[in-house]
Amino acid sequence: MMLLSMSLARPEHVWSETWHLLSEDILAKKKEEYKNPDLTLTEAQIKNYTLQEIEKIMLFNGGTLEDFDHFPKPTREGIDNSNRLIVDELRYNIESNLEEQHVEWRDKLTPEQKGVYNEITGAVFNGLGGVFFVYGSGGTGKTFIWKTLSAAIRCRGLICLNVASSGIAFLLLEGGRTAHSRFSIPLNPDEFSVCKIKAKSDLADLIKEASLIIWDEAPMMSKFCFEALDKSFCDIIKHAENKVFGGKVVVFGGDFRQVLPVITGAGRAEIVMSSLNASYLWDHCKVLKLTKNMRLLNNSLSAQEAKEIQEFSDWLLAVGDGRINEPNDGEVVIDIPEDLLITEADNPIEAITREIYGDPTKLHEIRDPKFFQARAILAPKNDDVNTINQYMLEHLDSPERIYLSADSIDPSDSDALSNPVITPDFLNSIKVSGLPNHALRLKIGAPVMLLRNLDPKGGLCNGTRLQITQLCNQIVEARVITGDRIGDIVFVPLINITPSDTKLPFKMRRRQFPLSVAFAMTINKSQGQSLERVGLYLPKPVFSHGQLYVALSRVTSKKGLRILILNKEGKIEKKTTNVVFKEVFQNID
Ligand SMILES: Nc1ncnc2c1ncn2[C@@H]1O[C@H](COP(=O)(O)OP(=O)(O)OP(=O)(O)O)[C@@H](O)[C@H]1O
Repeated sequence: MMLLSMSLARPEHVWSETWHLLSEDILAKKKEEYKNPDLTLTEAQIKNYTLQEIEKIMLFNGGTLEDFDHFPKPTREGIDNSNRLIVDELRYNIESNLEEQHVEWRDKLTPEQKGVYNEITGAVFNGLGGVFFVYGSGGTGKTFIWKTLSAAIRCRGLICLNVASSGIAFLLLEGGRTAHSRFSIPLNPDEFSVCKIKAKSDLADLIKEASLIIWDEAPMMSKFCFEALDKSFCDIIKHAENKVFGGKVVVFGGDFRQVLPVITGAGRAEIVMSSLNASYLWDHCKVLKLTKNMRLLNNSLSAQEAKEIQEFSDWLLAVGDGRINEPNDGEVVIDIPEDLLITEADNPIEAITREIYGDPTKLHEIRDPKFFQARAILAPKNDDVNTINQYMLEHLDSPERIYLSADSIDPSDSDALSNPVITPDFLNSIKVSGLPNHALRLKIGAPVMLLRNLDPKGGLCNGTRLQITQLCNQIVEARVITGDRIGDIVFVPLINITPSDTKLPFKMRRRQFPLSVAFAMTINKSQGQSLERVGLYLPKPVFSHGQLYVALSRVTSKKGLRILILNKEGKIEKKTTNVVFKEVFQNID
C-alpha cells in the first residue's frame, strides 16, 4: 500500500522507495534462468535486472523507460543486443508445439476457409505482398483463420503481427494488441496524420521484419487510421516502389454490417465517407468472402435445432443487409419475431433486468464468473445504459461505496490553468463517454467494465469485464469475468484519466478508478463479445447504422435473446426501425 500513497508524478521517487519490493523474485528467476541454485547477485545487478523487466513490460505496452528523464535506465547486462520486440515475436515457435497445432488447424479448414488461407500464405511465402480484406459475418470462422495463419507464419520462424480495433477483439488473438498501441496510431487521425514511429527505432525494425499483419474488426476504424499506417510503412520500408503498406502483406477482417467508425455528430454521408472502403487503399484490397456460419456445423445439434439456427442467422443477415421490407433506402421497419419479444412489462426496466439477471437482491451471492460472462443488457444510448445500471445497483443488496474523483487541468495546458472559469466544481460536472463519472458508485458483487488498458498482456484491457469483490480506499479488488483469465482476482488502481474526447476546449485529468458499472452496456461496447443471454432494450427506434444487427449477432443461440421495444408513450411495441448504411456495401462485390 506504500506504493499507492506516493505520487506517480515522480516515478523515480517511487522507484527509489519500492525497488526492493519490485525486485523480490528477481534472484529466484535468475537462478532458474541460469539453472544455478547457488547464484548470488549484487544489489546493482538486482536493480538492473528489475529495470530490464520493467522495460520489457513498457515495450509491450507501447512505451519505454527512455520516455522518463529522471528514471534510472537498465544496462544491457545479461541480455543480448537484439531488438526486444523482435525477440518477443519470435518466441512462439520456441515456446510451443506450433507446427503440430498449425497442421491440426489447417486440416480442419473448410474449402472456403482453405481458399482464404492459400491466397494469403501464397502472398507471404512467394514474396508477392498484397492487401486483403476477409469479409464474413459473425461465426464464419475469421478468428479461426487468424490463428491458423499466425501459426503458419510463426512456425516457420517468421513474424506475424496480430492487431484488432477493439480491446476485447485483440484478446482473442495470440499475441494480439490494439492497432493503436501496436503502431502508435494517433487517436484522432485526419488525412495528414502519420503514426508516431521513429525511423531507427525497435518498432520500425519490427515492422520491416514482419511477414504478415492481421487487423481484425477493421471496419470500425476511420480510414485515416489505415492511411496513416500506410504512409508510415512506406516511410520505413524505403525500397517498396510505391506499393501500399510498403509491399507488406496486410490482411483486414470484419463485417461492414457492424459498427462503422463512430464520429461524434457526423451524419450518414460523413460516416460512409470515413469507412475503410472509401479510402484510396480499398482499390488495392482483394476481398475474400466467407459465407458459411461455422456455428451451424456443430455436430451435436439436432436437425430441428440446426434448421432453427439457419433460419435465425438468415434473418439476422437480412437485418444486417437491410433486405427486410424491400425496396427501402436503408431505413427499414422490422417486425421482431414474437418469441424474441418481452410482451408484458409494468415497469420496462424491471422486466428486462429480471429476464436477464433474475432476482437482483440475490445477485451479490453469485460467485460463478460464468454467470456474468454470459449475460448483458444492451441499449443504443449511454443514458439508457446508466438508467439500467443505476436500477440494478439500487436493488443489489450488498455494501456500497461512492468514490469521488480528483479533477484538475492537465499541467501541459498552461492557458486553461490560468482560466478562472474552469473551477473544480465545473470539472467535476463533466460527463463524457469513456471517462468514469466524478461520483462513481460501486457495490460488491456488481459487474463492471474497465475503461482503459491496464495490463493488455495480462488480459486487463479497455472492455474487460470484472465483478467487484472488495472496495478499499485506494484500490478495488475484482474477479475477471471475460477472456482467458476468467475467475482470477485482480486489483484496479486509481489512475489519472484524460478524456480522448477532443470537443473539450481544454485538457483535463480525472483521478478515478477506470471503471463503469456493466449490468448494461452500449451496443458498441458489446462488439467482439459472445453472450448466451442478451437483453436488448430499445426505448426509441434504433437510428444507428447496423446497431440492431450488432446487438442481435452477439448472442450464441436464439434462445438467449430477449428484446423490449417501447414506443414514444412508453408502451410495448413489436416493431423497430433499423438504419443500414447500404452505401458501404456497394463497392465490396
Ligand atoms: N474450420 C473449422 N473447424 C472447426 N471449428 C471451426 C472452424 N472454423 C470455425 N470454427 C469454430 O466456429 C466458431 C465460430 O468461429 P470464429 O469465432 O472463428 O468466427 P468469427 O467469424 O470470428 O465470429 P465472430 O465475429 O462472431 O467472433 C468457433 O467456435 C470456432 O472455433
